[in-house]
Amino acid sequence: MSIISERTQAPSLAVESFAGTLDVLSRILPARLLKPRVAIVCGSGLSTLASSLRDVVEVPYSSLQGFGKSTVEGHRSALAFGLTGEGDGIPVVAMLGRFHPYEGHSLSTVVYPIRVLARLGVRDIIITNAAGSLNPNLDVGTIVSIQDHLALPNLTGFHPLLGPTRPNYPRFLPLSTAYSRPLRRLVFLAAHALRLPRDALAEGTYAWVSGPSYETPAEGRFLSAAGADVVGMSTVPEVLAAREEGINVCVLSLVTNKVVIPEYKSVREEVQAELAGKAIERAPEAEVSHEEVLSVGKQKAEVMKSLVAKLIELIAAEQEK
Ligand SMILES: O=P(O)(O)O[C@@H]1C[C@H](O)[C@@H](CO)O1
Ligand code: HPA
Repeated sequence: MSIISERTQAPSLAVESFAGTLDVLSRILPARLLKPRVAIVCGSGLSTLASSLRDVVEVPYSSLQGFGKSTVEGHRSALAFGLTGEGDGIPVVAMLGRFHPYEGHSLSTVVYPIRVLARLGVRDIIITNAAGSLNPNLDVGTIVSIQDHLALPNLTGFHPLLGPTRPNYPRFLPLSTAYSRPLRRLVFLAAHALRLPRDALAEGTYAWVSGPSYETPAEGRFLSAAGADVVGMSTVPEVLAAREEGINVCVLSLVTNKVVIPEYKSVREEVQAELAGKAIERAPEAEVSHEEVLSVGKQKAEVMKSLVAKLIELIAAEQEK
């Protein structure tokens, strides 16, 4: 299906059967969980972010009209509703897995859960992802608070907000303040409260690529030269839908690998040296894998979890002001 036909079909309008989804949730959930104040989207290998919630009710995506199925390892197909924090607790909802366009999901399916969260009353969302580092200063294991994005698919016509003008939605969504500065401030305050080392948390720009291949070295150089610090295959469509719905957005990327950007060593010179009987210094070759991505997610699960839990506490305190 061409990009044009997908967008003009406007499947977003076809799947927006919110009433059915909300009806199922209102029948399953106790009243104290039905109005989550904060939402979390769990990235690859990060579904344990929801394990700090208590009184959890999990709702499988298969029971929710309009939801797809997460088919990528490290993603679960369920919403988890629960409480965090002291006392009565703060109601939170977590997407334990997300949908990526490369799985074959339409962009409208990818963002549908975000629109449902908005209708449940979510005002602030913490979107997480696993990402590759394009910036030599960002090592594996660093958490990056995203301040901006670079989305080549959006700039070239693959955009989740394409479609007919709808009442009560902005036709032209501004994105200069898409990544909430107040929430980004709270991220650093949360890290401070947890006494995380200074280099555990950085700020940067996320490049969205469609995947599912990882970047070639030339693509890595290109994205880096264009100003991106990390690269991944998700998040941006969710950010756009959340902003369109009026939700404040915070994005945390976990650096799971370095994007391989080797210095090219001439094979011709290598062969010439070999033929001349000279010692050869071979350039090391490296490849990234999803297993590596998941393994770093596992190693960093605890720190991500405590950062997100503290951030939710701070967000809830701000909401009460
Ligand atoms: O869902 P996220 O963005 O966390 O997952 C990343 C991007 C690809 O889906 C996958 C590649 O390893 O991890
Ligand atoms: N590139 C794109 N997406 C990713 C990467 C990467 O290197 N690592 C995790 N998700």
